[in-house]
Amino acid sequence: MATANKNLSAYDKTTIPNAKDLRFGIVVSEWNEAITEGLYEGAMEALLDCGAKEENIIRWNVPGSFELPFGAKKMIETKPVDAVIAIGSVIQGETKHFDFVCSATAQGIMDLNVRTKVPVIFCVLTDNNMQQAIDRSGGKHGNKGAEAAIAAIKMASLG
Ligand SMILES: Nc1c(NC[C@H](O)[C@H](O)[C@H](O)CO)[nH]c(=O)[nH]c1=O
Ligand SMILES: CC(=O)[C@@H](O)COP(=O)(O)O
Repeated sequence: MATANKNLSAYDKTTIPNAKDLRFGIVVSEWNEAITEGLYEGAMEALLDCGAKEENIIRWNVPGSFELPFGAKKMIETKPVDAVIAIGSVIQGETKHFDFVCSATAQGIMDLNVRTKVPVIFCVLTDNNMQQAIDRSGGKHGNKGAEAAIAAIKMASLG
């Protein structure tokens, strides 16, 4: 199902564990800052709405999405977090650089999920243009940050 057919901010709280005892890390890419800040706000709003405490949420910034895997790894190694949300916005430019950044970031985050005991949520928009990014970070398709927050709560509560 394409995002166009699903609002990214929609969730049913009755199906989500209470996050009051969970600790979250959020690593935020500084590239396309207007978009990543919107994703961060969406994630925070959903985490708090589902019971998370602000004092249990740690935020770090990294330069770009390519650095998200390292930032998430370092956070897992040094901070007592139950889940990490990796936030980025990659927008197609004139060259193939977009392809390399997207695939490396996705693979790096997947590797962390396989190799560590802490779930890392892929909250990285990979858009053809700025309007698509706007639409998915609080615009007409909702906010992928909210979607990522719900995924983080569910994954941290597994088992
Ligand atoms: N063009 C975008 C980038 N590029 C930067 C890389 O992520 C990386 O920081 C750099 O190559 C140094 O290692 N990053 C994004 O997050 N979004 C983009 O659109
Ligand atoms: C995703 C990118 O790295 C891209 O925005 C950079 O732009 P360009 O491909 O025009 O160098």
